[in-house]
Amino acid sequence: MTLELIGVTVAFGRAEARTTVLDDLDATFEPGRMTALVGPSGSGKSTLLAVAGALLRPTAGQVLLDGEDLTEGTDAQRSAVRRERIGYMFQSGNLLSGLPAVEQLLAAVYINGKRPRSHRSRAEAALSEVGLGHRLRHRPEQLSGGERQRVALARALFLSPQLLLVDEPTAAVDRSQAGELAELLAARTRRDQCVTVVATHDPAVAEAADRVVDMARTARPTGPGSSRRGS
Ligand SMILES: Nc1ncnc2c1ncn2[C@@H]1O[C@H](COP(=O)(O)OP(=O)(O)OP(=O)(O)O)[C@@H](O)[C@H]1O
Repeated sequence: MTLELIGVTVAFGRAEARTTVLDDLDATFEPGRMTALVGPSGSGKSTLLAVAGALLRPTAGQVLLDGEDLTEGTDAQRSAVRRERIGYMFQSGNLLSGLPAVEQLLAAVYINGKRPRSHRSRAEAALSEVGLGHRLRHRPEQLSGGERQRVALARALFLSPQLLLVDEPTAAVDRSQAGELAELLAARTRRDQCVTVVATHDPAVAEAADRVVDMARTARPTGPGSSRRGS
């Protein structure tokens, strides 16, 4: 699966309050490659993830998954694409409180309307693969920040998404955990041949990525309170 953004513009607000966050952006993301989106706060990294993940319709432009334009689908079609083809991993891990690690993965299966019984051993194997075989029944509050992030990664990958969108995966972990998590993301991207796009401020993530896109140069935000940046 290839992700292509063509002429993507995202603007918020109207008239003098209008802020253009992404301005006629073109970008292609290939399978098996991890791209790090870097750039200052407010440069549009999370906005790009939201557009790519069919969570936000752009003001203009196309978002193509293998040539199919996501922006044209109905809300129901976009939500089916989100469920079936896209994995998300967010800053805090966004785990469901009180739920054991293995159930966090199975909850994703429930949401897809499948019966979790046959998936339990696969969920346990997925957690073992991220080094959490000894933490299967631990709840989020019993796990370290790095362990929570690894549960979130295993969960995001559990349904074999073609597109993996990750926002600040290392924000809540220490340096050595950040390096390990970044390497794990890169390794799984290669193994599963998914398209991975990671918004990050962390040099360890940028280092592990196959490509780094500087949003300050790419997105050129304009509008109230921001100056035109980049070259
Ligand atoms: N719904 C919205 N309405 C108005 N402005 C918005 C909205 N969502 C985002 N913005 C603005 O768009 C800009 C880009 O935000 P975005 O979250 O994409 O930046 P970012 O690069 O991910 O920042 P950070 O590194 O702080 O997470 C910001 O100036 C933000 O205020």
